[in-house]
Amino acid sequence: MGRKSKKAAAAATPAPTAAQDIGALATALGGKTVSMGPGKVRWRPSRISPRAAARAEDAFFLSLEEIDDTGDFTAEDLAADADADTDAGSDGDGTGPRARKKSAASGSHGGVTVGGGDGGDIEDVFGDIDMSTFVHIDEFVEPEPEPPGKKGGAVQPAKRLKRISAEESTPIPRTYADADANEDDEVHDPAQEEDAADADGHEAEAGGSQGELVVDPEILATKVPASSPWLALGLHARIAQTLHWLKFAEPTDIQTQTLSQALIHHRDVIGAAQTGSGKTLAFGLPILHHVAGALDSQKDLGCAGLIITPTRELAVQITDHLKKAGAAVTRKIVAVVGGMSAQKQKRQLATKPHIVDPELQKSIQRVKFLVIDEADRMLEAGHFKDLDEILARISVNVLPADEAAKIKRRTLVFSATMLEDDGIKQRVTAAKKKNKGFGNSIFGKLLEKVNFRDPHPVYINLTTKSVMAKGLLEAKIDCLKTEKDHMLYYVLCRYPGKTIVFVNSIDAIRRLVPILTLLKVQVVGLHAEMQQRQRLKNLDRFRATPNAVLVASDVASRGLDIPKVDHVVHYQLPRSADIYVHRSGRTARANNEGISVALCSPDELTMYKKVCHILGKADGMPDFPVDLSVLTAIKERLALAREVDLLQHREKKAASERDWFRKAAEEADIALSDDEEDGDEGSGSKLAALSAKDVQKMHRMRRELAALLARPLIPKGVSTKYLTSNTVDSLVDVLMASRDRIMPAFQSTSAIDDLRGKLPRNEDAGGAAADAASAAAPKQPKATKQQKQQRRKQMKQQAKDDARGQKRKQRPE
Ligand SMILES: Nc1ncnc2c1ncn2[C@@H]1O[C@H](COP(=O)(O)OP(=O)(O)OP(=O)(O)O)[C@@H](O)[C@H]1O
Repeated sequence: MGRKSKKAAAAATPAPTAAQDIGALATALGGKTVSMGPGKVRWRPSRISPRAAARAEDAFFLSLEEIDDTGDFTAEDLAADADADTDAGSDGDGTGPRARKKSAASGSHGGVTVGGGDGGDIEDVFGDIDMSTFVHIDEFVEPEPEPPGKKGGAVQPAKRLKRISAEESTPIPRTYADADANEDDEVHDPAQEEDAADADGHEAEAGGSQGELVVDPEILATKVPASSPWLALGLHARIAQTLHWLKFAEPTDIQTQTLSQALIHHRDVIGAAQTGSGKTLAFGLPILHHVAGALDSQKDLGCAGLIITPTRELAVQITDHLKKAGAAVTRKIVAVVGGMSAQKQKRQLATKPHIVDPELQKSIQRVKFLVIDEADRMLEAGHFKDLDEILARISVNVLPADEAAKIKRRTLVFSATMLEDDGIKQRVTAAKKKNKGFGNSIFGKLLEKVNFRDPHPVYINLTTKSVMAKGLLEAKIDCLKTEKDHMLYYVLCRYPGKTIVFVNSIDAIRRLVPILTLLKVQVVGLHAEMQQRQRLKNLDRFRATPNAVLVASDVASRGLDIPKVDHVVHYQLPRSADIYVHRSGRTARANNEGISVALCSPDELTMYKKVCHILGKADGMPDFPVDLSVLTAIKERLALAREVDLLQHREKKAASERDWFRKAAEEADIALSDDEEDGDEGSGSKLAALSAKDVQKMHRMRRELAALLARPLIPKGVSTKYLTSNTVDSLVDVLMASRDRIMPAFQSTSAIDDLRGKLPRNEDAGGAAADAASAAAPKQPKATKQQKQQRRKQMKQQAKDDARGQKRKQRPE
């Protein structure tokens, strides 16, 4: 049947039972009141159209987005709800079996009333409904913790249930847009329904043995050249087609080598390759290939692969990446991570996904592929304490021998930093020769723990020449500890671009983010103590905002693949060379260029030398060009921003402490004096608010800062005093035309160009490009002899102070 006639037929077909069922449920639930937690909520009928419901076949979408808090809750309400519910179960006006079942099962709960007075769960709400034909709830918006300063500290009832989408096992989405809508949004777009009808036409071609999977027509229309290197590696044709559709015309080196070992020779692989070199697909494609083959031959798959990653963000990212590459094979790839709804994850696991990316997930015993990503990190003492347990649980040794023999598990262990230091290569070779164990190093232990089935796992190491990505330029800025903020702000202003700033402590993130925000930098933070939801949200914001800055702890140093990160700044040097490699690897990914700048203070010199030594940088790193002439202006801004931040912080802290105090006093039935209530400064209370003088000061400084930020950063010696004078028309034009650029007095060269301009000519590494860039780069004003001497003196003094500080810390109290 042609596409048009199919559409016409679809339009003419009366809505199937699902639509009626929707009507039933909407009637049953619409306007119902349920108790959740200490309060009660009311939800509204579904706003879904019957047409959309018809399309959804045996699944349907019920939007519970808006749920009203209905205030107090009485026993009469309960009874009324129970009655109404029973009514809804009648077969009258379009009500169907689900509503009947719900009503019948509601029993003593009084219809949909669940959870009692102390904390219901959405699962309980739907516990009585036939879940097999119903929906699964994607996300239950948990109540935010009560903000300080709000009356009453008790946890409020959940007021919003966010999304409900089709059950995982129900029809595979018609299009990818549809798929995303299912996952991310409750709005059902008619345009998507049209797409859905289009995609229908291809279902038979694409579905294969899965029957249900509908592949994007664009993938199906993608031509794969007979000479495709993917096909030459024996990769399943549908995956090869998807990769060409993704514009991955050929595999990267690590992919070629891993696929040839894993697909052709069926070997276990230990792989090391530079950051951003495509390791995810190197270990992911063998799993997808296996899934595709099994589905073709209608084999029961179970859970095909388990990929263990050190961070939640990485698990989510790998899932997305493999979902894209496996779009023509399966969508049953799920991330199981901490900090998210355990219920949802349980439900997803119950759908028997083909691939799982857990952070800490247990009991997936019969996986065909086991992958340990960022393996060296996993091994770090005390970091991943559940790894042992997971490995023990999934070890085939715990299964009966005949079953264990059937599981021909492939094990793939990857990282960018399996540095030669570990002597892994020698150990694997030695083990090969003597058929011995892997020795006693940490790495050796991992290899033994992992229980490779292959007695001789293949070691692919593409980091022998350089562990750093090809397009990465590295540099350092020598500065005092107290100057790091200035240097950071200089880099951010002078070279706008997507930048990740790595710091060594969460406190540093908490300090830098508000200050940079006051300085109007588009900045977000990321660290392990943030709520998971906030972590993912901040990452999304960083991804979506041009020239955004992410200030992150090392939770972001490994694996994160954020396109177009221009710069990485090491605000502090990391504590080991491998972290330096991973941090720097967030830029210059997939053969792109990028720059990594380390801010290096005197107390970090030892670490700096160690990093250079391990990474074979005999000459150290080049100096990043900094024009010191703008430092005065930068210092002025930062000083103001810090003071404003300090006052703001004091004000906030005092307000939240006062609230806490007030609440505690209320609970203990203690009367507070007026002074204590108001937190008057004169009261001498620790909870004192800012004095009137301080408030005035804060406002004044905010205004000053705003005025400074409205002006461009001008190098010392360039005056803006006479900008309106006719005599400097051209300068005015330059400045005004580039009001958006913060440093108009500089040419807009990139950090890479400027650094290349400084680097000695290197014939092998794009010497001609460096020469050209050098010619184009602006001449940076040189520091005078006197300035240099003064700086050296300052740095020596700082080094002495730091050493003294260290000694003092080490002395026993
Ligand atoms: N064959 C390919 N052709 C083009 N781009 C590719 C190919 N394979 C992967 N990529 C892209 O390269 C980028 C980096 O891939 P990936 O995240 O797998 O790197 P990685 O080696 O795992 O890095 P890290 O060590 O930092 O974890 C991704 O954006 C991915 O889409």
